[in-house]
Amino acid sequence: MKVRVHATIANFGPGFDVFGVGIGEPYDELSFRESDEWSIRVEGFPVPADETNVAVVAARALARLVGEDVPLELKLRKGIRPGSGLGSSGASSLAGALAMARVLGVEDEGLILRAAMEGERAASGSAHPDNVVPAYYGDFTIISTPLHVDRIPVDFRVAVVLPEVEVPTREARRALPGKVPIGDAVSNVALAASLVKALIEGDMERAGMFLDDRIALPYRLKLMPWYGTVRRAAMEAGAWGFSVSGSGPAVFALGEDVVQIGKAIVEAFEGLGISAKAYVARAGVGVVP
Ligand SMILES: Nc1ncnc2c1ncn2[C@@H]1O[C@H](COP(=O)(O)OP(=O)(O)OP(=O)(O)O)[C@@H](O)[C@H]1O
Ligand SMILES: N[C@@H](CCO)C(=O)O
Repeated sequence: MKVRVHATIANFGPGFDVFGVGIGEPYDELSFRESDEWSIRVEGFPVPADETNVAVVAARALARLVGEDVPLELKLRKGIRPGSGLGSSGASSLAGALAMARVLGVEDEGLILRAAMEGERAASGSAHPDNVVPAYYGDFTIISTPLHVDRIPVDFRVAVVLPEVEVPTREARRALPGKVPIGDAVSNVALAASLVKALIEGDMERAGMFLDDRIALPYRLKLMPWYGTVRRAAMEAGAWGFSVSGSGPAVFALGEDVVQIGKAIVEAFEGLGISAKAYVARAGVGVVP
């Protein structure tokens, strides 16, 4: 048996730890079957092939939540680069939780998502839900605590560019301040509210106007010194809006011609001596059909 879990764009501009959306590529694939003992093999991008792999962590977490202990033999095709900002650890975590759910016949979405978030905690030190939840539903998701999910079905194309540099989520979270100025918090509320309205109306050009963020990104720019140059290139190529995906370094842009915008972003990275790969991804893709 096999599950496929796609990448996600978390934060989506002003929605730090709250907004996210599933995108069609890249993705992880996890093959699984019951066994006498735990094992995992990994192909593709290198991640630990042992019990610290977040797919194993999340699968075990689900078994524990329902009071079972069934070892699995797992094979992970790791298609989402770790440290990418594309929800790499979230995708593997959700895949592990889903594999165990299929084996044990668990259908409770809340339990599956809780187990997947344990994988996120193991990877980044924080059980943030804004990768695993959109990876599951695909939709644009709005998450409040304790876990409550609002979903906006979306279907749009987005330019996603992944540069050959790493920004570990753990480090990007350490860069955040304990408090933010009230004016910045107010700006983010306004941006987030207007973004949600534009998404509900399906007006992506307008959505692009509200992708700024005043509460997380400014503090992380020291980890992404190329940000201004790359953003300028995207906007000059006709982007309606641009931001960092999750904690970076992947970036994304909305626009009419996302192929051209993706090329312009790659060229801007290359101009700085950083190779990069562009994906033209479909937003709105998740595990749930
Ligand atoms: N199956 C796995 N997939 C990805 N990372 C894993 C996996 N198993 C363990 N890890 C570890 O988790 C860390 C990757 O976590 P990190 O949160 O930085 O990456 P990420 O998930 O790509 O980031 P983001 O959530 O911003 O997309 C690495 O140390 C990696 O070795
Ligand atoms: N919301 C998380 C996403 C990590 O991919 C963060 O920005 O740290």
